[in-house]
Amino acid sequence: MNYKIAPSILNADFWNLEKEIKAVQCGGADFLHLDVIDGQFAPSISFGPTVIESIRKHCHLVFDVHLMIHEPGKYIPDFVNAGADIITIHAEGNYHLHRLVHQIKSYNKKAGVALNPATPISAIQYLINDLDMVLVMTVNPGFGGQPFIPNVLPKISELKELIEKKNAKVDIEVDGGITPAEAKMCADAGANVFVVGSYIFKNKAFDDKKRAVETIREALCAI
Ligand SMILES: O=C(CO)[C@H](O)[C@H](O)COP(=O)(O)O
Repeated sequence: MNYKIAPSILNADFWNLEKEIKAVQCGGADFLHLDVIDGQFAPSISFGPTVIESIRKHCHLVFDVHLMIHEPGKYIPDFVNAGADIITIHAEGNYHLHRLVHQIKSYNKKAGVALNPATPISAIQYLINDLDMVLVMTVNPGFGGQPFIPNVLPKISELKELIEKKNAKVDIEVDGGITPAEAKMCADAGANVFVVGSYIFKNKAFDDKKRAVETIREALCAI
């Protein structure tokens, strides 16, 4: 299985962002996960397209932009111009999900839909063949460093079944509270993309963030 590791910079040291991102690149990260939060859709404020554009000039990773914002459709062109490769919007927003997914695809970008822990798979049942990725939230959105919610695991297996049944080509990304142990559990359930924040960026066990990424890869390689 071709597993992808997506470090989330939400809990990185922004003073040392260049060093932090270079370390995860060296550790073999595949994606850079960029959490955009507006204080309305989810209860914190992170960063926007100008920060992403600055990083884009220096980083070759796939930019995986997770929009936890009100009215994401207004800002999709800004994130496209900032250098996003994948844009994920939430299923729970008050908008036409199908329309926005196709808006993202109209820019030749990959489109993802995220599901909060309490949102069922049925929310994307009739959209699955239009998607490139489904992001299964394993914490409630808004903050890094929250504990993994194990009750979400059956949802990953259910999603995998739906993808196979509909003959769709869709990545299953998990996000929230991921350490090597949770990455393994999620991979066993069917996930193939792993967002990892605090385990990499707020972990006293690792002086070198590169090594933290490697330990996630080692856990996945042992499956
Ligand atoms: O989407 C998010 C929060 O809304 C973060 O990506 C997620 O929580 C990752 O951080 P951690 O690994 O620390 O849980």
